[in-house]
Amino acid sequence: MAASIATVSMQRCGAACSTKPAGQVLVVPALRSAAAAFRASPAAAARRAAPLRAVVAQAVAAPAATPAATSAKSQYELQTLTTWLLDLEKNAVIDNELAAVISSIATACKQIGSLVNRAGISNPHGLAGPENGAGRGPEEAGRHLKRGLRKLPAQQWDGAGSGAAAGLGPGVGLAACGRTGVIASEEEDLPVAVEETFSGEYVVVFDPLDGSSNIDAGISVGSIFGIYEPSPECSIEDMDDPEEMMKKCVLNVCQAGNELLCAGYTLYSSATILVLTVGKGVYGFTFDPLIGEFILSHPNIRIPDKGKIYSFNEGNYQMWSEEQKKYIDSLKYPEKWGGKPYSSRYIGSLVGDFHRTLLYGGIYGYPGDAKNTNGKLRLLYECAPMSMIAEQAGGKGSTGFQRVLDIVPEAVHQRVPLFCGSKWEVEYLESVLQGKPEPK
Ligand SMILES: O=C(COP(=O)(O)O)[C@@H](O)[C@H](O)[C@H](O)COP(=O)(O)O
Repeated sequence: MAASIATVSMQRCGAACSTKPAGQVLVVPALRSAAAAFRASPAAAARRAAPLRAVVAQAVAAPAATPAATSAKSQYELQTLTTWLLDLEKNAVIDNELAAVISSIATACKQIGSLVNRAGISNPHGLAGPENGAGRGPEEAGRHLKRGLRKLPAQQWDGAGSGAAAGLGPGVGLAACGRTGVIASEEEDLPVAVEETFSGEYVVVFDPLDGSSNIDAGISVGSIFGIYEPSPECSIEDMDDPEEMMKKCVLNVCQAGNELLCAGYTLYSSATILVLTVGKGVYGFTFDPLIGEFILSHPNIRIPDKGKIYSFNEGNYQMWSEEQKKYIDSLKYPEKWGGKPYSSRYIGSLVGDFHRTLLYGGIYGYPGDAKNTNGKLRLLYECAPMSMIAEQAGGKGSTGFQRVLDIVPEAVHQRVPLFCGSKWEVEYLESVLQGKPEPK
């Protein structure tokens, strides 16, 4: 972390030191042409010089900023993810172990973002892959995340990101935090225990590349993650029996969302945006490729209480329950909503649909239907992290009948219906599904 702060400081100094005082650049050529004009016609030149004198006076009093000077100034006011995490540590909101895990995930997301941005160039078949719909995108993204969370022994290290060149010794990954005990990915059948850790045994769950079927069309995709403390009765240290160890890993992972220490996602879109919560509000950081840092761009995000956008896959309408159909139908009657019905927006990429809902308000939903009674989204990797973020921003995350964060998973890939977004909108949906009066 210290290294990245030093890098930013040097860039700031570089920009500021190479900038000439702006006034000279603007005013000197103008003075020259004024002097030439005075020589040709002193009276007319004096009249024309009046506004010029004002310009000169202004420039001397406060030199106008060149673009370089402006960016040097605004960089001093920026907060990076690194400094934000350091502030949280200083104020005892999180400890440095958790900060290290978050920082490693952020680094992996930078790598995934670059993979997504280059998808059409570096891989002619696209990240969705020629083999199957799921493709190699999620696999590669998952590899970056796992690499960031583990500390692999030298012989297992594949060289990428190795710290050997930086004098840290072989096998020490620059981005590898080594604070993780158990990792569970949406792309893998079972959670895995991490062979070696420096310290800390955090349990990290993630969906490495959600919405990956959209990649080849250049549509937004994202990574979603959650961080838990290990379950107290499930230590996996010094366990020789692999079967027993696997059971303990599963128990460590199957924790209710209300136990999450941190939840977040990274959206890979027109910008790469990391949104996260450690239980004290929701913060968004936009990746600045010029300095390679996530910059705090959305402090303390609050989801509007109401919003006129719904985001559902209405192609499933015929398979929905009567109550679910009634709810969606009700959004389309202009007279019920003051003359204008709700707008429908659906990307089919949870992170993009959720991010829009978080910023603009409204509701995102993936209900159960006749074919998939619990919907399509996974509790651990999608519904719980998104619900924590929604709640921390003042919204809600519900199955329609239950708070998502209260559900203790019974299986690592359990699915639940998800409705999340603005508080009033989720409560209105619950009222229709449960046959109760509308919220106030
Ligand atoms: O699961 C998702 C995408 O799946 P994918 O990674 O593309 O296989 C979510 O991001 C979507 O929001 C949603 O589940 C899409 O489901 P459909 O609308 O395609 O059924």
